[in-house]
Amino acid sequence: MLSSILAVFGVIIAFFSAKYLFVFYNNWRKFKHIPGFVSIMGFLPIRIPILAPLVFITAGFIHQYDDGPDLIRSVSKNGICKLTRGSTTNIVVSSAELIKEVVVKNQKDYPKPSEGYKILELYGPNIVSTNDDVWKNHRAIADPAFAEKHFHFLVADTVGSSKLLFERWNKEGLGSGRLNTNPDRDMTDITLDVIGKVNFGYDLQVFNENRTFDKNKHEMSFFESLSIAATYGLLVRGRVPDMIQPLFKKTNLAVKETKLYMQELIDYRVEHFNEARHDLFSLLVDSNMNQQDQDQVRRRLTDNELISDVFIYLLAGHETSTTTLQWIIYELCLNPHIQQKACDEVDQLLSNRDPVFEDYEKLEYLRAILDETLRLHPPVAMVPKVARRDVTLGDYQIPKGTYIDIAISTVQTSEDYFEEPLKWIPERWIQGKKITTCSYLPFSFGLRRCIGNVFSMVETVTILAMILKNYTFEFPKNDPRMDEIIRTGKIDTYTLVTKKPKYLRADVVVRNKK
Ligand code: HEM
Repeated sequence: MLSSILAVFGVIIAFFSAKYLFVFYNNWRKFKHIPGFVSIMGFLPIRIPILAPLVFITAGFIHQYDDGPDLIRSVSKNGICKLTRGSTTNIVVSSAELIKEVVVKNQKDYPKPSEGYKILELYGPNIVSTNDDVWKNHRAIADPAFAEKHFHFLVADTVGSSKLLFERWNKEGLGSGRLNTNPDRDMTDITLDVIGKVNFGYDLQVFNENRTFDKNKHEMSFFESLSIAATYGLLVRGRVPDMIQPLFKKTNLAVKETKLYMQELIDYRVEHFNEARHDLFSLLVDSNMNQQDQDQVRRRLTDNELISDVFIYLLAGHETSTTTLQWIIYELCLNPHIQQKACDEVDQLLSNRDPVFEDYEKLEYLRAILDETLRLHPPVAMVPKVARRDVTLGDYQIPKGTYIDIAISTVQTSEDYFEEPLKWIPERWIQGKKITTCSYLPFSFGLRRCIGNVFSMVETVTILAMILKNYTFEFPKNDPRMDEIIRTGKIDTYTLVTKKPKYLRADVVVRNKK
């Protein structure tokens, strides 16, 4: 009896193994003319140390490895290589010329692979997850909300949130000396505070531990519900089978509550249409109300679509800016002479006043620090596309349906476009220096470029100016983990959404201005 069960089991395993090998063989055969990596296993979520780089994992991961760009360059020919794993092959594009072809010149042939973005549809299809006419409608309604004329308010809110951070530091004992801080916590909180005010026109009370809310209407604060919805909410709704989802009671409640809060904001805006408000959500509702339904494609967005878009602005805008600020702090600690130059620029321009929007253009050195950080530590290391039809890329024929990785971190650290590409040198961005189109694209390029590009740069430069006006950052003394980082000049990283420093601590030191 046992032997029959084992035999049946053996036949089943043999059948599926043969099927898998057949699928793998077909996949390999289609792309065998392209140089790159081949791995029979395509499903392991981790990297195997000794076998790497022979055994590759899911394609996205290679772009996040510290040595990923070098590995890609080592096998690429004229800016192209492949990652064949199991049943799929990704084509990795890493030369500025070919990237331009995909994201600008022939962008219609390379839409986003929508199924990969399903996880971001917690509240339904949105500006990030859709393609073609549906996306165009979302974008047309969003564009006016991101117009530069609204950024005065962004700067004012960012100044306010910076002051709340300084209050926290003082409460924690900064006084007129120094304080050991965790930039991950602080930068996450300040950008969340900003996005709450700028996105929703709502004070999320990030820096207030006793958050209040209307208990007649809600079961948790907006801050709590958003924090859960934007993390566990996405995972549970996007990855857990429908049948099991009801078990995640608190997560489900948070998803529901977040939507309720957002619906209230829409209702309020529609009722008070004439009230001057400048948060993204209100601007989006205004832009939507001004949109005339012309046909099936150009029409007003539904409340659900608006909610889904604004939730995406929160996700896309918050995590990326937080990560960028952490890398800036790390680089400033490593390069005190650059930090000093940045402080000098801030002192000269601002003296004792707070920054306003017009200062953004004038803070050239701070912008150079930001540009250089986005080059060496791009929060989005790779942008995925898919070939809509059979295409020719460089010297190669690529079949319809193939995934194309735009290797941002690789092109941005290539000697073909940047001198000493692995060094952090803000000076390379100072006026007059030119870069090749698509050799630098932290916000992507073409029609699908980031809509929050200027928004995030204005926000980051303002936070930086506010901090450096008052404080500098230094590596802490007597922290063995940081000592090792200072000694080697290398910091471990980890990636959940963006690639962040794994363990970063910095002392905030009150500036002693003469
Ligand atoms: C340092 C900060 C940021 C970086 C590096 C960044 C990077 C990017 C990149 C690379 C894309 C293209 C993604 C793709 O095609 O899959 C993108 C798209 C997008 N980003 Fe950002 N982003 C940042 C900040 C922001 C902010 C502050 C917002 C909103 C407040 C935002 C909203 C969006 C949206 C809505 C899209 C989709 C645009 C479309 O497809 O039409 N991002 N971003």
